[in-house]
Amino acid sequence: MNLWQRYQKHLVRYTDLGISLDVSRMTFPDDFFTKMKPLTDKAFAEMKKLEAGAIANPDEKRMVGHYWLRNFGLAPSPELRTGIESDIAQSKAFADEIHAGNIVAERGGRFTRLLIVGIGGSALGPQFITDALVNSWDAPLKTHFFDNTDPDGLQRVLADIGADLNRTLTVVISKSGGTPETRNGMLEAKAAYERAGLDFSKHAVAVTGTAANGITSKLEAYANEHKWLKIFPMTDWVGGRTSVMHTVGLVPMALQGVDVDSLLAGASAMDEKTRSLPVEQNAAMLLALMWHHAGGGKGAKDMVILPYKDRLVLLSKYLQQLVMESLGKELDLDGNKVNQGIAVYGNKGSTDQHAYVQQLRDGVNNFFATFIEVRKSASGPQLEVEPATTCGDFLQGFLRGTRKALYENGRESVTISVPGVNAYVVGAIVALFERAVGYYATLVNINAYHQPGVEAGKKAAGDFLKILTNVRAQLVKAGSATADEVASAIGADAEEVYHCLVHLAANEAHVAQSLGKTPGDDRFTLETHA
Ligand SMILES: O=P(O)(O)OC[C@H]1O[C@H](O)[C@H](O)[C@@H](O)[C@@H]1O
Repeated sequence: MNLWQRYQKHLVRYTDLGISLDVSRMTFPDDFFTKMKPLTDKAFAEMKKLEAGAIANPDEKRMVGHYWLRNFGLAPSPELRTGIESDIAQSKAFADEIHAGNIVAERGGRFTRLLIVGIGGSALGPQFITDALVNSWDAPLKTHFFDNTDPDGLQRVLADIGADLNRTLTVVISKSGGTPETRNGMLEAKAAYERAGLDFSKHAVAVTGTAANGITSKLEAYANEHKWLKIFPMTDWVGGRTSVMHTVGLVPMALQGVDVDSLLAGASAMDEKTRSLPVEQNAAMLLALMWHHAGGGKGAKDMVILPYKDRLVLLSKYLQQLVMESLGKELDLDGNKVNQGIAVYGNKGSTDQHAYVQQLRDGVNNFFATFIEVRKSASGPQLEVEPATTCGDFLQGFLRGTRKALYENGRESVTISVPGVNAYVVGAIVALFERAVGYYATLVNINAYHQPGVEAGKKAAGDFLKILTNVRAQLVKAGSATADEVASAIGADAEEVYHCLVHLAANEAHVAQSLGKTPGDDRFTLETHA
């Protein structure tokens, strides 16, 4: 079979959605689908149970309901259906009130800016949507993000907002309501409002797990106590990385004037296709199978996401969390140590052709590419940069050229084609990858819906902060010391103590570090010590 025939054989075309998936440049054998049939049957069956409300996240004993968010009729109880409907209606109604100037900033005047505080699943979705769908020049609110506890990063954002802080609505998003970075961002925002003589509560909205939904959230308690403008609920059956169509994404989208209904419709339409169509016509199952084929079901190859469209540059970051937090697991569902996962990275074409595509073409063959092709180059007339050739023609040429050049050198790729970048298409793309992740998890027998590994880093960070407090106290007591001296005085690991001392010297004006031959010889002195 020549490539043209292979292309036509393996192309999935959803003509009503305008979206297609081409897996012809993946070199899977002819009997691959037959061999995988027991597993794909199982994946369909597990997905059916999940969508019907089974406890699909076994160790956290939770249902997994993100598919219901765009088709609430599927939710397994009338209460859940009403809740989803009400979240959508309330997000839109609140945005309408803000846009109409019925809810105004403390000193009067319509809100003109939006500061979103969140991290991980509580930031990546809104960030991706904002970059893909919102044009700052015509959005009702200009959007900013606090997505870290980096004080320099926070200051840059605050400087950008500047004197407009008095017209800025801050939305703090955290499902657990206890994520330190988000708490810190909230406190920094609050302090900034106070420095400007403003009452933070009159500019603040929370999106968080609620007691009514069985989640104990410090953020909910705080927002209630301080009478914030509004609290939008999150449920326990939507995971952070699949929450972009929950209140996490709905509230920012509605505030930014994104067509929420269209985005949900796009996701629902993709769900319909990928829920019921047989393997050969099922884009989500095909993607999962291609991931399995590429990495031998062990994640041996990385997924390189290459959207040829600036607006989709954050897709790889968004998918990085969706795929890696879902699939990167130590144990399988039977408790065997499997260390699963697929590494995801990417940026955008054709920009990357001037950066890492050199390695993709010629270097270590440890990846497969996922091209995202946007058929309509731009709205409006385009300049001819060469006779009868536009920038858009160049972009398309680079995409097709790279796909070909990679294939000719034995590097596999899939290509997802969409008509343009709009809310409907973005909803469909998110839904496609969400279901592919769900199917793949069954193919490799893991729980895609928990994230036990994230806790280890959080705990170690907490330990560091405790040691830092002890180190500071010991230095005050001693006046001058080496890492070993402080470590033996407080009973801590010398290297950890050393990093604490270096941090203090870099950040606290009265702590000086004098360099010795080795870090162990460095001496730290409290300059104000008598
Ligand atoms: O929404 P939050 O509870 O603040 O959680 C924010 C993020 O942090 C955690 O560490 C999880 O690994 C993510 O899945 C989650 O999206």
